[in-house]
Amino acid sequence: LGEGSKVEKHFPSASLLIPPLETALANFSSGPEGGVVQPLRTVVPVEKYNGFLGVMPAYSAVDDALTTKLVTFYENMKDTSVPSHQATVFLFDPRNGTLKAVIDGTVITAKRTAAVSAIATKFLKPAVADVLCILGAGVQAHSHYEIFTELFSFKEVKIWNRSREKAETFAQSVKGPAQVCSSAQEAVTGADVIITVTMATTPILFGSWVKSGAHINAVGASRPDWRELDDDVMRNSVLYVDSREAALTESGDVILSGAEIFAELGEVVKGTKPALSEKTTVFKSLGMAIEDTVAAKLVFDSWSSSN
Ligand SMILES: NC(=O)C1=CN([C@@H]2O[C@H](COP(=O)(O)OP(=O)(O)OC[C@H]3O[C@@H](n4cnc5c(N)ncnc54)[C@H](OP(=O)(O)O)[C@@H]3O)[C@@H](O)[C@H]2O)C=CC1
Repeated sequence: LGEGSKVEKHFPSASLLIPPLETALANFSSGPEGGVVQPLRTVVPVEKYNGFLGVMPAYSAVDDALTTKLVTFYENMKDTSVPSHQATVFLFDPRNGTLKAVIDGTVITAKRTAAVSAIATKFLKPAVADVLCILGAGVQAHSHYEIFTELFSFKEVKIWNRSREKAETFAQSVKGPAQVCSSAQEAVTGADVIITVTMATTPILFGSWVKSGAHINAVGASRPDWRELDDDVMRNSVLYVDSREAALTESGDVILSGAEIFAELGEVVKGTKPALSEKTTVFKSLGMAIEDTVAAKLVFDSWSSSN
């Protein structure tokens, strides 16, 4: 399963992926009795080339699945054919430690991240959510567009990207609605759900633009000194995260704004913390190894049953 096209072929539909992902999020937020073992990822900066190598291991007792993902992300890939994020997932037999599969992790990373944002949105979006805004037009923008237009009924989708040309290519490539905006402010104005999926290191989303009661999925800015959201958004929204520990270690938006974390998404899924969907909400996603474990196992099971 070393090729993205094979993973694409065996990747589960949203209806097959979301229930086990929700279970994994809930189990992660249940502490040791949840049966999820997931240490904080190790990140090795490669300063000379503006790159990073991340190592993301996890075990899920419920899924009986053991994986580690190796992921690299490089900032300056804009004018090359090399994707900014490249990943491989290693799936082990948890009974004896034998390596069972090496799986392309790029498709898994793109799709599982979007699926988790969709879960957050299901709980946290306002009752009426007609307008979706996506800031960014890369790999994650595509995977988010795909699942969000499949699962929700947005009447309008507004896209902004740093380079307008790429936003236009994006709008032409998708099957549903997509309106390219000239500025991030124009795209955000009036949006009920906002997704930030950029490699920005300074804020691109400002609180003064955001409609009261909107829900924001903040997916980029995965380093402690990187930002996508300004202090105004962070401090005046109810803040949900995938992992408190990761958010307080890795997220510049959380650390530098000093915003208080209200809950982990898994606590909302379990019902131990409320989804305050009538308020303006932010889901700060950093991505968790357990999400890769769940997705990789489903891909492997589908591939095994067809071979
Ligand atoms: N939370 C999670 O689980 C995960 C998060 N991510 C994060 O999501 C983000 C997007 O990843 P991905 O789609 O794979 O990356 P891509 O390289 O495919 O796309 C990057 C996007 O960011 C834009 N961009 C780059 N630099 C800036 C900047 N300084 N200001 C504004 N926009 C900028 C690019 O615009 P342009 O076209 O002009 O270059 C492009 O739209 C990254 O931050 C990544 O780390 C990724 C995987 C998992």
